[in-house]
Amino acid sequence: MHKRPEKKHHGGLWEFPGGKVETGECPADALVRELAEELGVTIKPEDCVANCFADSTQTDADFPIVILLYTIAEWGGVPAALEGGAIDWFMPDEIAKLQKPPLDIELAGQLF
Ligand SMILES: Nc1nc2c([nH]c(=O)n2[C@@H]2O[C@H](COP(=O)(O)OP(=O)(O)OP(=O)(O)O)[C@@H](O)[C@H]2O)c(=O)[nH]1
Repeated sequence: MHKRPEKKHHGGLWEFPGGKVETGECPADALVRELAEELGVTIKPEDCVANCFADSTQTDADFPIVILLYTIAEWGGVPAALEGGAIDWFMPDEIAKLQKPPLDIELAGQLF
């Protein structure tokens, strides 16, 4: 999980690592790019397996947003918090107790 930098929107909350899809990208390519930028890990798009999604009609998000959650079993490199904040590994019961933004609460509930 990635702890968002304190001064950002949702600062200090723990989210599933990732980021926004850019124009012309498919979601798995965006995830590969974001995890390289944010965590410094190398991933193949075909190793990103779609798991579940959450959208802002289920929560009180500030603007319309949909988050697609992928599971990834194989990667290269050691994850590090390259863009600030922190990262750490947690067991499912620990993720349930972390302070998270609304859509990540929704995703964690579906994932485990
Ligand atoms: N993970 C997550 N992000 C949310 C939720 N609701 C919501 O408005 N957001 C916002 O959606 C945006 C996600 O973009 P991002 O993952 O690329 O985060 P970021 O702040 O690094 O983006 P940036 O490139 O604008 O600096 C953030 O501004 C985040 O606060 C939510 O429930 N979960």
